[in-house]
Amino acid sequence: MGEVDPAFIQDVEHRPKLAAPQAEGIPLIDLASLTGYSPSDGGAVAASTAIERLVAEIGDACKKWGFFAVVNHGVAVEKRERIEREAREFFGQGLEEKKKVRRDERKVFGYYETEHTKNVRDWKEVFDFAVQEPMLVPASHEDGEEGVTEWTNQWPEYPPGLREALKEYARELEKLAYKLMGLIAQSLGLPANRFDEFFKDQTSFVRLNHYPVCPVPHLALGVGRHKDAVALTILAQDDVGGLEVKRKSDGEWVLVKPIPDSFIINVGDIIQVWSNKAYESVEHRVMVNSEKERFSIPFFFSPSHYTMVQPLKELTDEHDPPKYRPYNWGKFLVTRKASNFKKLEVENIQIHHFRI
Ligand SMILES: O=C(O)CCC(=O)C(=O)O
Ligand SMILES: [Fe+2]
Repeated sequence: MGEVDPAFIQDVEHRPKLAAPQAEGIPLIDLASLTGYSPSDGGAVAASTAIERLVAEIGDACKKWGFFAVVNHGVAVEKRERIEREAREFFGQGLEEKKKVRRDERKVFGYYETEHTKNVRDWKEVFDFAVQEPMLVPASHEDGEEGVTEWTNQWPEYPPGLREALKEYARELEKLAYKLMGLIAQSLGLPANRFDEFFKDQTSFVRLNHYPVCPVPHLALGVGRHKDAVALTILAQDDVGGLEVKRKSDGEWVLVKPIPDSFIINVGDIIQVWSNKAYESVEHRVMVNSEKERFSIPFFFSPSHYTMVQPLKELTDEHDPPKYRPYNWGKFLVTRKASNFKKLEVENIQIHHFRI
């Protein structure tokens, strides 16, 4: 392995098995009956039995897996193909070009090639951008400091169509995100629009992931094991495969097989807290491969910075008391971003720090 930087090498117990078991995979859910569904009307359409069935399926998938795939989701395939083409063009440039829009402590969106997950370097490069611009966030992660600041996007000169393609894609994905949150709310016995208020000044962002060919796929990972801190993730992956999910039933890592024109949905930490752990955010990681590069695009649906994330009152009572203390999402986000630029001795901020 001579020239591979040791920063990429996973500890033995976290290395991937390249021939992962072809065991039972995540549920596949058909959203065809969602046409015309709008959570903002409180789920009035949800009277139909087709929607009731869908709600039950989603609830089941959230409980058992924390992950599921969806088809017939209503996002036009051309919009997705367009952004996939633009992403290839962008990452196909030389490092010097890409570094012109490199992310740093002050400009937190843009290109980045040295991300670490749990202090091991990921075999990937990324481009991040905010869905709602400017993104409002706390100016400081310190408690008691009230100031708010704005985070803005950086756009490369090339490819010239990237910006428009990404914005158009984000608008589509946002609609899907609201629908999914509506179904998830209903599956918890809540009105379909229960979560909408939290996303008024959303801090959602989209990431373009590029996993180059890797000479040591048995030692490194594209993304090390982690849970998503956000509310909900909607991921587009190409046909190469590599995403693995830790199956709740037995702790096995199982491959999420690519299905054309599907999205992978996963419950993030915030839904885990809102639902008082009825649904859990599940660990996942990405394998790389020595023959093919891989691209993926997660949309991280995240609430307004001033949201106090806590178990919903409707879902707690004296028999089922809150399992988490409230935490401020903006402060959490800013703390995370700041720690991205340091190699930490201590663990990154996590929701279990707020466990009661
Ligand atoms: O590329 C993938 O399949 C997943 C990426 C991921 O988990 C992340 O960026 O949080
Ligand atoms: Fe993730």
